[in-house]
Amino acid sequence: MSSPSMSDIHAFNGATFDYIIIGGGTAGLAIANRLSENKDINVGVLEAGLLVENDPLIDVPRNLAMNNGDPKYAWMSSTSPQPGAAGRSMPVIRGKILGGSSALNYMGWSTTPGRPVANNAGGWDWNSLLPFLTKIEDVPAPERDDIAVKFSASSEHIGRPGVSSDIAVGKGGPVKTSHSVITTDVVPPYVKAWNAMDQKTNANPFGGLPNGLYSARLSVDPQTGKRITATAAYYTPVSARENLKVLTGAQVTRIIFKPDSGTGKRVAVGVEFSVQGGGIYTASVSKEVVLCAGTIGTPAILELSGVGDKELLTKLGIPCVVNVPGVGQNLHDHTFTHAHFKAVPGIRTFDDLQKNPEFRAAEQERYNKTGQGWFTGNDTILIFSPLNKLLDEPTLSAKIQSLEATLSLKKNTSGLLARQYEIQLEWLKKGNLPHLEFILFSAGVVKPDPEASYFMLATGVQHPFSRGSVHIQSTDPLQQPVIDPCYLTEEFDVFSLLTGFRTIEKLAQTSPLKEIIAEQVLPPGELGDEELVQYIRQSCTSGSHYMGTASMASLELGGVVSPNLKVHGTSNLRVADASIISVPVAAHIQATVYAIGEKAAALIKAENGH
Ligand SMILES: Cc1cc2nc3c(=O)[nH]c(=O)nc-3n(C[C@H](O)[C@H](O)[C@H](O)COP(=O)(O)OP(=O)(O)OC[C@H]3O[C@@H](n4cnc5c(N)ncnc54)[C@H](O)[C@@H]3O)c2cc1C
Repeated sequence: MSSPSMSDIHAFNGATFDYIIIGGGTAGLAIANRLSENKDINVGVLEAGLLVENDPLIDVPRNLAMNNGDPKYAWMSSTSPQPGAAGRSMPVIRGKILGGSSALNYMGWSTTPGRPVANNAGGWDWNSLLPFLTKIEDVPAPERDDIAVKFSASSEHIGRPGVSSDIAVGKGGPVKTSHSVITTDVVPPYVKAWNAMDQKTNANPFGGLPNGLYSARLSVDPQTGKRITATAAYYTPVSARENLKVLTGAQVTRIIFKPDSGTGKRVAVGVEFSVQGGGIYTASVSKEVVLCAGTIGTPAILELSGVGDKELLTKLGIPCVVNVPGVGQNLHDHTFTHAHFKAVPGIRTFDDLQKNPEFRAAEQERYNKTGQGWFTGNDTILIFSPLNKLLDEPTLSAKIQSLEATLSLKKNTSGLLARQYEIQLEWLKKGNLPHLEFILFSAGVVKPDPEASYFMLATGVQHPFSRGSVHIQSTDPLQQPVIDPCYLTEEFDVFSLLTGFRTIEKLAQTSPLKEIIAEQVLPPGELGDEELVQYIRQSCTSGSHYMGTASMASLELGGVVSPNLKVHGTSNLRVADASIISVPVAAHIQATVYAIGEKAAALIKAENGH
């Protein structure tokens, strides 16, 4: 046991906590930290994964993705076969480790664009989240190393009128962030080609509108060069607290409720958990249970506990404790397609770390000694664009009209979905929010020639119309739920990716980027629309930004939690993680999830008077 707060089964089993947090991930650890600031409050955290420390597959930024398919760090889950993605069953990457997905993600740090994370729910608009977004982060010198600004002829503050970059940037928060100072040879021509295609450099991307080109920060400590996980930011610094207990390797199997005769609501009184797949144990709670098991884990625990769609629960033989039909519905994610390029000789990309052993050895030594250099590097140039910047007006209007017709024909559209479609259609028509994101990966994913350097250009739908679900398939809590994101089942999402791909093709023909491209290796050659759609379906990937399965909206509309994060029909069970985000967010979502955690802790403290 590495610190006083690391608990063992004997200390946890049968104990009573003021608060039990299920899931020691991105949001869960932020909440555990804030609630245990008051030493009179006992907080217990149950995490299915283990504490992994001093591990290069987590700490070293350039090792990104190397831990994604390893059960030491990840739940080894996958989707059900996806008809919209050529029938493929696709990996679902999510952390099973203390720190959750913050220990597996690509470290990109971009904040919520200026709109609510839920259907205009009170208290969850951009202005309300901003104090929490800035509370989380530490930004040493926001613009000093901004490579987007450095390589652009000019930059503009495109954010909300009146919001300066200083207001939207935090100082002294637990998550240290930094700009990647390493630039591959692809970055300068890439930035310039986008500028030439009229995507302006946005010098204020954190000011509520990320449109244009900008350099995201990374959740990487600029001094040590190490990734900052939720564990590093929120747990390690307070691990000596006596009133904080963390049990790892403990998978929660059920929340235990009793009826509250006064309100008719259900009261959470404890949780059951299984340790390393072994026996079932229990812990009790006197104040609240906070469910932070992520977009896949949270609905599964709710259903196992009898909170969900009564019909589904009855079929599985689970007594329905509270009928909340929206549990597990409304799953959405950013879906990406990619084009792969071979660079002309002499262009240095991250492939050089693989193909040049001397360079690798020198950089490894530099990183080990100083925490600087190519092992801290990552691609951070992002472009967020509304569709009306990429398409002519008649084409877009005709597509939106046919989308509207399709959506209104849908017979089974629930209240929540109908409301979201209304909101998303409004965004499309107004054309001021980003619909597509473009990302550069300066390393080969497809590398036919081991001596050459490659790069990949990706585009992803930010406000998809496709919606899926996560539901348990049996009463066995250790069996993975059925994860069905229904990728690309709405034709408009396919059209969006097609538009993004055609934009990438234009970019690749634009100077100075075109001068560094030797050839497009995948898909090979020019494809007609039909063939390209086939390619997109066969090769699209998840953005690993799963959201929405415990959406914030009223029960009547099909939501799961209210704006104070309480699960409908319960008096002391809250959800605080990515699952509450009801409408897709056009951003990489870790900062938003941390902010949800911070805001949840503030709400809980305020309501309970501590
Ligand atoms: C590969 C990848 C790349 C990404 N890249 C980026 C990026 O570059 N930038 C960005 O902003 N975002 C990125 N994201 C997204 C972001 O990291 C996640 O959306 C965010 O971390 C989710 O936080 P969470 O608190 O909702 O869930 P998590 O952090 O996943 O936490 C959930 C925790 O609950 C635990 N748990 C689940 N079920 C149980 C149970 N029954 N009992 C006990 N514990 C349980 C899990 O083990 C986990 O630790 C990426 C995600 C992935 C997976």
